[in-house]
Amino acid sequence: MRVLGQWEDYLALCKPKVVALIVFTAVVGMFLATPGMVPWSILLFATLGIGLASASAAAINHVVDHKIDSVMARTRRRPLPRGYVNTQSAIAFSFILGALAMFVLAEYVNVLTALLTLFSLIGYGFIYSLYLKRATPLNIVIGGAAGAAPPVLGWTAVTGALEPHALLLFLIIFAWTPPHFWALAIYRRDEYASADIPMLPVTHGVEFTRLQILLYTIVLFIVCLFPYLIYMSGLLYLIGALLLNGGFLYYAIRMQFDHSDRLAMKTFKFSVWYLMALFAVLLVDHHVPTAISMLGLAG
Ligand code: HEM
Ligand SMILES: CC(C)=CCC/C(C)=C/CC/C(C)=C/COP(=O)(O)OP(=O)(O)O
Repeated sequence: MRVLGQWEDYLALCKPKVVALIVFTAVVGMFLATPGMVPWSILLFATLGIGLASASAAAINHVVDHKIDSVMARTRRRPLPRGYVNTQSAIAFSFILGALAMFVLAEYVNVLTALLTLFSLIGYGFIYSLYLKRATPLNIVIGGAAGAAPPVLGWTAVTGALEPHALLLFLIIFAWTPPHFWALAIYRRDEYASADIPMLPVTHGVEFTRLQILLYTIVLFIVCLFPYLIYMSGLLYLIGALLLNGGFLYYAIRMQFDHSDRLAMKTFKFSVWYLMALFAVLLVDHHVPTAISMLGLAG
C-alpha cells in the first residue's frame, strides 16, 4: 500500500478536469468584467487562487465521500478507497491548498474575492458533500450554487464589486448544473441507490428526472438569451448560444423518447462541451469586436 501516495494520487484528489473548466469560467468572468485587458497580476493570482480553492474543495469531497466512493463502481478506484492516500494526508493536503488559495486571493487580489471563494469552498466541500448530498434530491440544485460561483469570483477579482452582469453568468451555470448531473445520475442510478444517496432518479424515478432535465434545459435556454438582450454580449454570442442551446435542447427532448442509458451518457458528455463552448463564445464575442476596431484604428 502506498501510504503517502504519489503525485498522481494527489492530482486525482483535485478533480483536475472539473477544476480546469471551473477555472476557465472564472477567467472568462475576469475578461467580461472589463472592456480592456485584465491586469496581468490579477489574471495570474486570481486564476491561481480560484484553482487552488476549487482543488481544495474537491479534496475535501474525497475525504467526506470516502465511504460512498468505495461503494460505487465509478468512484471505487479513487485514491482514498484504494488506500493510496490516507485520510490525514488528504485533509492536510486540502488544508494547505485552501490556506494558500486564501493567502493569494486576500494578499494579491482582494478580500471580497477571497471571502466569496471561501464561501464557495465551504458550500461544496462541506454543505453539499457532508449534508445536502445525503439529505435531499435537491442536493444538486442547491449545491450547484458553489460550482456556479467561479465567473462571479473572476468578475469581483477585476472590479472588486458584485455586479448584475456577473450574476447572469452565475445563473447560466446554476441552471446548467442539474441537467449536467442528472443525465449522469440516470446512467448511474443503481450505484447511487446502493450507496443510499437520494439522487433524483433514485427518489423520484427516471421518467420524472428526464422531465426535469428538459425543464431546466428550457430555463437554461432562456437565461442564455439575457446576455444578448441586455446588451452585455453581441450577435456572435447570440448565434453561438442559439446553436449550443439548440443542441442541448435536442438531447433533452430526445431523452423523453429514447430511454437508453447510452443517450443519457451522451447528454452528460455534451453538457461538458456545451459549457466550455458557451463560455468560449462569451469570451470571443467580448474581445473580437474590440480587436477588430483596434485593427481598424491602426489601419
Ligand atoms: C453540484 C454541482 C455538480 C455536480 C454534482 C457534478 C457532478 C459531476 C459528476 C458526478 C461527474 C462525473 C465525474 C466522473 O465521471 O468521475 C462530473 C463530471 C464533470 N463535471 Fe460536473 N458536477 C457539478 C458541477 C460542475 C461544474 C460547476 C463544472 C465546471 C464548471 C463541472 C464540470 C465537469 C467536468 C469538466 C466533468 C468531466 C470530468 C471528466 O471527464 O473526468 N461540473 N460532474
Ligand atoms: C470556487 C470553488 C471553491 C468552487 C468549488 C466548486 C467545485 C469544486 C465544484 C465541483 C462540483 C463537482 C465536481 C461536483 C461533483 O459532485 P459529487 O461530489 O457528488 O461527485 P463525485 O461522486 O464524482 O464525487
